[in-house]
Amino acid sequence: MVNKICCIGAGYVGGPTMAVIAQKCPDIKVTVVDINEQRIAAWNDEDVTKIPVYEPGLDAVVAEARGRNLFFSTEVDKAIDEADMIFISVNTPTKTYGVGKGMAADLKYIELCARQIARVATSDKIVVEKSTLPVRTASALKDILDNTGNGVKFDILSNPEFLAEGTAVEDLHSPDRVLIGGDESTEEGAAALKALVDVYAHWVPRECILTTNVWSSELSKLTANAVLAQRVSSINSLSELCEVTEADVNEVARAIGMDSRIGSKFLKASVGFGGSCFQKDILNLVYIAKSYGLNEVADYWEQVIIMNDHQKGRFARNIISTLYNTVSGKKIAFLGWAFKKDTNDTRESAAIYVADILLSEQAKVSVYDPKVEEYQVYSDVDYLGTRSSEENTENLTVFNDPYEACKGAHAIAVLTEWDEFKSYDWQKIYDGMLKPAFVFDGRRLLDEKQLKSIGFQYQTIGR
Ligand SMILES: NC(=O)c1ccc[n+]([C@@H]2O[C@H](COP(=O)([O-])OP(=O)(O)OC[C@H]3O[C@@H](n4cnc5c(N)ncnc54)[C@H](O)[C@@H]3O)[C@@H](O)[C@H]2O)c1
Ligand SMILES: O=c1ccn([C@@H]2O[C@H](COP(=O)(O)OP(=O)(O)O[C@H]3O[C@H](CO)[C@@H](O)[C@H](O)[C@H]3O)[C@@H](O)[C@H]2O)c(=O)[nH]1
Repeated sequence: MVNKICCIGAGYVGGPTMAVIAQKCPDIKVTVVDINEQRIAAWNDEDVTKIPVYEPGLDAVVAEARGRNLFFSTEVDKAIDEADMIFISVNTPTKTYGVGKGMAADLKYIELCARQIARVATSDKIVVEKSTLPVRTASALKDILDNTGNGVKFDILSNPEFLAEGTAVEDLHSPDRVLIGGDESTEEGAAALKALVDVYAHWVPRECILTTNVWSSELSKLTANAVLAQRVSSINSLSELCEVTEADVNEVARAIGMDSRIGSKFLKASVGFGGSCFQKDILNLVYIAKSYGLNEVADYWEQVIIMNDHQKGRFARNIISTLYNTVSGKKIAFLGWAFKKDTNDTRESAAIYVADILLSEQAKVSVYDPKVEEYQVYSDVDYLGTRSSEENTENLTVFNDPYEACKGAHAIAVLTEWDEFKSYDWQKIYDGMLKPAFVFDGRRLLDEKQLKSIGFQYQTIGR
């Protein structure tokens, strides 16, 4: 039986996942550790609305469990040594250097964790891969743990996380399935697997807890993201065809989604998918396929990314061509910067790339997002390295008020599907804009009829 859990990494996955485990398993002490002191301090903020991850309902879960059996700490060694089960939930970004640059997952943070666990552990541990990892990473982990350890035994499990940001608490409370990969052929392996099944069985029905071998589990995570993203790229590719044929992509999506073999989810045409996972995980899948010499497999999945880049680019280029082929000096207001609604996460958000193209055309971009902080917007654009930080600061302005962001603008671009955008006073926004006043709706969010009757020139994706 597991009494103490340690989770290394207090990010978008480690934080919410462990908060829910602690909430549902009051008999287990859960300590989430991170080397980022600021992040841990924010998780410990007395004002629970200041926790570093914005997720609907998460503040209440943290408030319930924190200080009871949920703890956030920077004392990594202590938490590792105390625990019977250690989740590794650190970031695994795309490599930005060396072999596999721009494709492979950077596993340096994972390896550092493994070495730290090996160095510190004085009793047997179950080590759980919670991060998304290339298939066969468990064998590398085992090598490191077994060869540099203090003679203690390590059992490795794969337990990929399927939560989506914006609905993390809901997804964790009622997951479609929990996937656990382990080695049932040995007694210890089977016991480790059972120990983790028992943790989830506190609240997840047993039939939703799926066990497989480690490699299937690792590969299923990359596959799930690849298939989900493929659906978005598929519908986005058709949105372009709809625009030239008078078909409507929403109608097409509805018509095909009612076929129970296809299903209706993940068929919403958009300005392109973002988020920290889809692109990174598909690139990783492509890299793995290539490393086994499976070039056709690699090319097949790479096309999902190529299509997504095309979708972001053509949205930006359409703004430029519609605004009489020049946006130089023109104010373009962005509603939304996060990669989807109900999150403050901006990683790989389509907004960043659209802004970058417009800034290169000397537009003045103004941004309003209900949950994203000003420094984050600047840091996202600076990170691309297209131009100096000074130039970005000069031409990009972040507003706390949507009406101010839109005042004096030539055009508005909707980049995130935040609900509040729908209920704005669009007449007031129109009155404050230059005419003709354009709206480019990258999410098919707004009421076209209403906007057109006010006088807006309205364009959206896939119609
Ligand atoms: N974000 C999601 O929705 C999501 C969903 C499912 C799976 N995943 C996967 O989960 C993993 C984590 O993603 P995330 O979004 O939570 O990342 P994140 O960047 O939000 O959090 C990772 C945290 O790990 C910490 N960290 C890194 N190295 C450390 C070390 N050696 N010791 C202690 N702390 C360390 C970092 O400081 C950071 O706070 C990734 O592999 C990702 O692919 C993410
Ligand atoms: O029909 C759709 C569905 C999604 N998106 C976009 O796709 C991106 C990803 O959305 P979503 O999958 O809902 O959010 P993530 O938090 O990135 O979650 C994905 O990535 C996680 C990290 O691996 C997985 O755990 C989740 O299961 C998987 O859905 C966002 O930009 C969405 O706007 C669309 O454009 N159209």
